[in-house]
Parts: sequence; structure tokens; C-alpha cells
Amino acid sequence: MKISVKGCGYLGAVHAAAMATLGHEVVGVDPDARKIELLQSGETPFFEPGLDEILRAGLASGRLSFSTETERAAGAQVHFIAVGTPQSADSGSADLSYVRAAIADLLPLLGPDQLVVGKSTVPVGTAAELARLVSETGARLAWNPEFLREGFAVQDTIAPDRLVYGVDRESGDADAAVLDAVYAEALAAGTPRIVTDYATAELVKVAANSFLATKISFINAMSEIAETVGADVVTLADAIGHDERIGRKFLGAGLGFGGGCLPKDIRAFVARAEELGTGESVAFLKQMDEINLRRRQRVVDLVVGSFDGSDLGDGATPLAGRSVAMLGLSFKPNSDDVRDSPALDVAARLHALGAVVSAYDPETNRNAAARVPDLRYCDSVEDAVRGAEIVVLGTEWLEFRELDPAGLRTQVERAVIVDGRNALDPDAWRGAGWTYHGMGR
Ligand SMILES: NC(=O)c1ccc[n+]([C@@H]2O[C@H](COP(=O)([O-])OP(=O)(O)OC[C@H]3O[C@@H](n4cnc5c(N)ncnc54)[C@H](O)[C@@H]3O)[C@@H](O)[C@H]2O)c1
Ligand SMILES: O=c1ccn([C@@H]2O[C@H](COP(=O)(O)OP(=O)(O)O[C@H]3O[C@H](CO)[C@@H](O)[C@H](O)[C@H]3O)[C@@H](O)[C@H]2O)c(=O)[nH]1
Repeated sequence: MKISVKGCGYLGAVHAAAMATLGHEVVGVDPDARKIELLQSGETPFFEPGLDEILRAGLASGRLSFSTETERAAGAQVHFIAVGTPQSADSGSADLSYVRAAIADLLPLLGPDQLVVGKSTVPVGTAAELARLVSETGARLAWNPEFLREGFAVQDTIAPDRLVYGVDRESGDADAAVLDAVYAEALAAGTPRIVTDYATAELVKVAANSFLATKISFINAMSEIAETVGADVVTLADAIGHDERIGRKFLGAGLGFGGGCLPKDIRAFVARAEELGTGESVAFLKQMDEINLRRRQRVVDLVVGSFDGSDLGDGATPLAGRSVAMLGLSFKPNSDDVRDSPALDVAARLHALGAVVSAYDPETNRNAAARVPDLRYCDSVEDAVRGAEIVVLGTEWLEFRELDPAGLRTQVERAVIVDGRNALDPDAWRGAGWTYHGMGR
């Protein structure tokens, strides 16, 4: 099948390459000329495990190409929309300008027997509004939300845990059949498929992310209580996680959630519900957001509190002259994404308090430096920790989980660590002479 993918970011580039892997003829379209040049030459514009292999295989097969020109999408039977829906500059609501522009670009190319398929995460009601525009061309619209996780994006796209199609009530069966042909391989492998209306499909996506955010904030709320009473939130999570109704996944207490999805999606959900007059139903998500952001300040407080008052500066810059090593800057391991990254936010806050922050991330230094240029970016753990008075683990890359505390101790000025992700073994670190601070333990 001939397919176009509009938007070649973290979602779209993976989707385009994965669709070619499945045997489709795919063109990825994006106005970002640098991104397109990289993709067309077989280079991934961001770090995503496994993407380079399927990208190069797709290009070599002749089935995959990339372009800045929307006209190249002409004649495709399916046009996926994978452009960004970031948080608006002045409110929590989603900025839909990229989605609207992407649809407007496509309209002149559309005709009967073509299906526009939204994958971007949008506020409920968006698809119905866009369907009216698309249907004027004779084409139809479906909404097929995406559930991939960065770091696992390739496998999540090729073998998703479920497929959700939001379709028009009238043309729904025919449109679902087109999507069935796109996803034939996953369906043959038994992937559950839910065919529903636009509103339900849109809500499934934001409900899933809201649930995940709530689960993380719940355990981080338990962290706050555990810190007050001297309990251990990791043991607590293990214990409640044995209950199958609760489950241990997404009970990782620590610096909390960030990235280009969970934070902005819960804020957009609250904003949309308020517009619809049902804000109370999801008002709790504001508290989830607050709990989440408090964890970042908790790390900052642990760093400041680890110094004797006599070592601290005055007023707004208590950390003036203090040397902090920051290990990890991406919002989670196996990704170079720094959008709303808790680790990078903490590093920036520590810098704002006067600290000299020496930061190292295996994949993210360049993206982080573009947003927070004032850190001292380092090429290795050794470089970052040399002479440090405190080490902060912000992202639990495997490289950091496997650090040797005894070896590292010889390189720092003061052996104090804040494990912002509860990723290290406290006994091993304490045994090697470190003062260890975890989150909620
Ligand atoms: N990143 C994820 O893990 C993920 C997972 C599921 C859903 N989503 C959703 O997918 C959407 C895209 O997210 P992302 O992380 O890929 O964003 P991104 O910012 O990485 O990519 C968006 C891309 O769209 C391009 N673009 C902007 N206007 C365009 C236009 N008119 N035509 C073509 N391309 C255009 C941009 O240049 C950019 O490359 C969002 O709605 C997000 O919530 C993302
Ligand atoms: O127990 C946990 C699990 C995760 N996190 C944090 O939560 C954030 C999000 O993690 P994750 O959900 O794995 O990353 P994303 O790639 O942003 O994926 C989410 O957002 C995507 C975009 O909507 C969805 O498609 C995915 O299903 C959804 O998991 C990260 O900062 C993690 O560090 C925790 O703090 N504790």
C-alpha cells in the first residue's frame, strides 16, 4: 500500500520506517530540511534503539523515502498525521496549529478512496472537526492513536499491544478495513483491535497517559509520606505490586515523569475537560502534576541540605562555588529526548542556585546544551564527577546503574550521592563509604 507520513519526529520517523518494514511504500514528509536530509541519507535525527537498522533497510529496499514537499504524498491511499501537539505557550491546552496546518497542506492532494489517519495525541473533539474538512475532498478521516514508548518505539510500532481505530459512523467499516490492511501483520499475530468512534479513540489515548501519570504520582506521594516517617517506598512498591490488581510496573518512585507526552497530555486533558464544563472530573490530574513537580524540588533540597550551613552562599545563590556532578539529562534512559526532562530541570535549578554543574549523559548532551547552555557538559562519568562535592543521578541509564561505588569514591571531593531514580543499591554505596540519599527511602 502507498502511505504518506506527515511529521517525521520521534513518532513519525519511526512510523514511516516501520511501515516500510511491513512492506508498504512510504514517503515521510516534514518541513524540517535538516531532519529530512538526515533521514534520506540513512542517519537518524535522534537516538532511538533499532531505528537506524529499519531506516537503512527501508531506504535500501526503495520503499522508503523522505521529502520536505507535501506534494510527494499525492496518490497515497493512507496519509498518517504525526505532527506535534505541544503544550500552548500561555496555557495547559494543546497547541493544535501543527495538526491544522498539516491537514491544510494535504487537502489539495486528497480525493475519494483516500484515508487520512491521525496519530498525534489530540483533545477530544478534534477528529470530528477535522473530518468535516477532509470529507469535502471526498476523502475520509480516522483517528488511530499511538501508544509507543520512546526507547522501545520500533518494537512498539511493529508489534503494538493494541490497535485503536476511531472511525466515522457512516464509513467506519470500510475505513477499518483499510487500517486492517496497513496493520495486517500485527493483526495476524493476534494484536487486539478496538474499533470505535472518534471521541472514544481520542479519550483512550489521554486516559491511558493520565492513568500512567497517576500511578507514578501515587507512588511519589507515598514517597513523601515515607520520607516523613522513615519508611522505604521501594519496599512498599514491591509489596503492593505483588497484588496483581495493582501490579509493580510504573511504581518507580523518584524524580517523576517528564518527556514530550505525559506532562503535556494531562495538562491538555484538564484544559479540554474545563472547556467542556466537566473540569471537576479530572481536577485530580492537577494534583498529580503538582506531586510530580515537587519531586524535582525535593532533589534540589537534598543537594542544598547535604552541605553544612557554613559552606553555603547567601540569598539566592546558596550553592555558589559548590561543585555538583549530574549523571543523566534525558527524561528517561534509552532516549535523547529532553522535553520536560526532570533531570535537566534539576540541573538547571542547581545551576540557578549558583552551583557549577558538571553534566554527563550518554546520548543527550547536545540536546540538553541547546536548552540549558550554562552547564559544564562532560564526555564521561569520570570527567563529570572529578572533584565533585555531590553526585546526582537524574536518569537511570544502565551505564550509571553499573557504576562501581568504590572506584568512583576516589575521584570525588565528597562522597555524597542523591539517587534521583532509586536505581542504585543503597547498601553497596554506603558500604563503599558514600552518604546515600534515595527518593522516599
Ligand atoms: N514521542 C512519542 O513517544 C509519542 C508517542 C505517542 C504519541 N505521540 C504524539 O505524537 C505527536 C508527535 O510527537 P513527536 O514526539 O513525534 O513530536 P516531534 O516534535 O518529535 O515531531 C513533530 C514533527 O512534525 C513536524 N511538522 C510540523 N509541522 C508539520 C507539517 N505541517 N507537516 C509535516 N510535518 C510537520 C516537525 O517538524 C517535527 O519534525 C504528538 O501529538 C505526541 O503527543 C508521541
Ligand atoms: O515507574 C515509573 C515509570 C516511568 N517514570 C517516568 O515517567 C516518564 C514517562 O515514561 P514512559 O511512559 O516510559 O515514556 P514515554 O516514552 O513518554 O511514553 C509515554 O508517553 C507516550 C506518548 O504519549 C505513550 O505513547 C506511551 O504509552 C507512554 O508510556 C519518564 O520520565 C520516566 O522516567 C517514572 O518516574 N516511574
